[in-house]
Amino acid sequence: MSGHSKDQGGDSFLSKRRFTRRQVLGLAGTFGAGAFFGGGSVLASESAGGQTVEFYGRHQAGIATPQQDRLHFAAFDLTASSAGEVRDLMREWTEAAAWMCAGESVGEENENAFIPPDDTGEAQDLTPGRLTVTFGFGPTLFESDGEDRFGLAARRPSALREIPDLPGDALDPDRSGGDICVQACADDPQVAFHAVRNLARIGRGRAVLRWSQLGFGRTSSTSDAQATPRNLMGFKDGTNNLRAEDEDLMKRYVWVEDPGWMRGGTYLVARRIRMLIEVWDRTVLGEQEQTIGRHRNSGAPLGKKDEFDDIDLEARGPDGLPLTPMDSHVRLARERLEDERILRRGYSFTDGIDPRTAQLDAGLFFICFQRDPQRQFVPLQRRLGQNDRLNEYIQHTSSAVFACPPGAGRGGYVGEGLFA
Ligand SMILES: C=CC1=C(C)c2cc3[nH]c(cc4nc(cc5[nH]c(cc1n2)c(C)c5CCC(=O)O)C(CCC(=O)O)=C4C)c(C)c3C=C
Ligand SMILES: [Fe+2]
Repeated sequence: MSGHSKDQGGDSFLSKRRFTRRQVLGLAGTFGAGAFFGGGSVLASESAGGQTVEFYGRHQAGIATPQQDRLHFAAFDLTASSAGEVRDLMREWTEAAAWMCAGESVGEENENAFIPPDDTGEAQDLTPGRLTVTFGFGPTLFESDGEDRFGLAARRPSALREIPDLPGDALDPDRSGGDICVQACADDPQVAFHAVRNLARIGRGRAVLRWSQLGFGRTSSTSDAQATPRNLMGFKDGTNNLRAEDEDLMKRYVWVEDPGWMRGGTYLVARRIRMLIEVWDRTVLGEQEQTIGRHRNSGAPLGKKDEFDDIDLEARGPDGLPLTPMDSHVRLARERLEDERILRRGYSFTDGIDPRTAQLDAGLFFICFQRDPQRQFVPLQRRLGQNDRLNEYIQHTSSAVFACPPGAGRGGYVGEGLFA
């Protein structure tokens, strides 16, 4: 990453910077022509070198973008005292995020030995790593403990409601909720970390970190071009996910179409799901496959050969029992598929060991996007929480929901419709 010096003339968006990480590394790519507002698919907005994803556009990047390998997710609480301060913060965050996604440093290049540098520096010399930064607003931005903190309560979209208590929840409140979320995804963990760190620095005095989660190893495919990855249980995860290329399904299930400031946006639900890995590892393969409802090696439906073979939920084995057990994860997850489809975009995580048991504290940081969590995620997870055989091996330990506004156009900022 490179910066620009304070003594450089010119205030224009590009003239300030001398060079970029893309150029330093010989990866200079052109931004896709369709990247700007209204133009083409998100896939088309990747740079020719494949190292940058356009920040500006009709939708925020990091949702339909082919999923990167690493995640740094952060939830902030606001300490700002007025809507104006929050609006200014979103302006500054937007500009900084756009620069970082383009492989640029944040702020002015600093050659003054007596003040701290603007950019924290750890992404210097790294490629942009397809960084995307996605912002979301939590229900508490609009109302917290019955208080309309910023005069925004009347502007809360009806789909943005706290996720209710769900069966089997073992949530840690210190790792749940938040006024604003930042989802930073990149192929390099240090690039994703750098993004969150610099936004936190810019937000000082107005926003404090409430909780954060690192993730590695994507657990979904969000594009036809991507192979299906495996989660920490060893199973292919994301086979029947929504794909960005399927614009009709994305319209139907992901992007908000109603008029208002959320048009072109979506809703993010995050759940930290701990896997009881030691128990799973002692479970025989047949039981693991009956639990998920697919074969482990191929990812195929039970009784089938290929990962993408159709699932026949009516099929029965020689014993007369359903081939895909009634309490298997996949059967329950697709019971009301027509109404409840979601775009899954999760990551594996490990946070060391649980000191009480010396067992691995690892699992799936589940992230999904949808038009309405109350109609999609909530009924789906309620059913899974009640009946899923997988519940013997997992525990939901944190929960959060955020309204992700549409993308910003150049010169604008994320969430400007809310503050207009
Ligand atoms: C509320 C939604 C879901 C949660 C939470 C969830 C957790 C979870 N899932 C796996 C592993 C797999 N899930 C698979 C499919 C699948 N899962 C959900 C939803 C939730 N999963 C859906 C909607 C689907 C698709 C169902 C379908 O249409 O067939 C699969 C199979 C492969 C695939 O299609 O992705 C696996 C494997 C784990 C381990 C987990 C919690 C830790
Ligand atoms: Fe699942």
